[in-house]
Amino acid sequence: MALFCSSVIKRALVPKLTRKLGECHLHTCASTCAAAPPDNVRYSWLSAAGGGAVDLTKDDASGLAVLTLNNPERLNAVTGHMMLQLGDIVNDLKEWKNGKALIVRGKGRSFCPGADLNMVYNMLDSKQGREMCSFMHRTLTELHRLPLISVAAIDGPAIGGGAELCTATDFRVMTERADIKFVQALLGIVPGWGGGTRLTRLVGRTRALDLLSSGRTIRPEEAVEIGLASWIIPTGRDVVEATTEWLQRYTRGRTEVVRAVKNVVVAGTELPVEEALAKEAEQFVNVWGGPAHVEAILKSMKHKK
Ligand SMILES: CCCC(=O)SCCNC(=O)CCNC(=O)[C@H](O)C(C)(C)COP(=O)(O)OP(=O)(O)OC[C@H]1O[C@@H](n2cnc3c(N)ncnc32)[C@H](O)[C@@H]1OP(=O)(O)O
Repeated sequence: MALFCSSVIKRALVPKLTRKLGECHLHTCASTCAAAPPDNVRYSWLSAAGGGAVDLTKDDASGLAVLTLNNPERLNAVTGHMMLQLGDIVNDLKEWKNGKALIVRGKGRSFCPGADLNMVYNMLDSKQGREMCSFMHRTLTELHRLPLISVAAIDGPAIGGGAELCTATDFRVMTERADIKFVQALLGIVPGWGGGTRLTRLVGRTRALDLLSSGRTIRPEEAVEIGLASWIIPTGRDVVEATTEWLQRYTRGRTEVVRAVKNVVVAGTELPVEEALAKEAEQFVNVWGGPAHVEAILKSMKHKK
């Protein structure tokens, strides 16, 4: 694997690493990282790590939004500035009542090779590590919970934090040139953006341990086989167009029904059973007798093959 480390970065990194070796910050980090920060915390120091952008287009008519990681010179590595933008975009999508679906993609030949290493090597301080981890935890957890059917369209490498990001959507579709690698352990860390937890739930304990401990490459065929990805995009297709078409099997219904289904699944996976059942009942009542329900009854819809 081209585990990347340019000479510039090595020069910046070595003195910092040497300084860090005598210090143990693992315990404070491990005991506090899991706690999400309060909603209003934005960690303004992240904005100093500039470059790149996260773009969002929303189409009210179709209910489809496309989120693009736009930092192609660094293969869409996520800078601090992009983390803050991603947080704002997730907040915006939470309020988008016409939304049904979200495609997350990277610009150009890559999905995302994780955090911007130029930034990472300048923030080996445990406080900053904890804050970055908390911010991304919260943002990706909220992305995962959005009442939209979300899919990561992976066309190139999804590495480190990029692999974690792609577990924050409901589905993953991949082109033949895509791969996913959880390289964190090879870098002396573990997933910190919630991707370890999500991966374990997606593929099970043994497979997650294999993938997270080895940092090995997951090719599209294997990703489909283990249930990590749902579809391989045929070569030559436009990725967003093909993914939009693929998504239609889930989004052709009315907005309120698509969103209610997602809410039921989020509750079913994240809440204790009694609360999940109550949430399901609430969603049922919301759509019962609604336009989609009445229309289906009037059509005497049958469900033969
Ligand atoms: C805190 C959360 C945990 C993390 O996410 S830590 C980050 C983990 N990610 C990595 O270690 C991935 C490092 N990158 C690589 O292994 C390779 O670049 C990769 C993705 C396999 C692609 O290899 P190639 O196709 O050969 O392309 P390349 O290496 O020449 O890269 C093209 C330009 O992109 C840059 N780049 C790639 N990954 C980056 C990153 N994470 N942060 C900052 N810059 C990054 C790379 O430096 C190069 O830029 P330049 O042309 O040298 O100016």
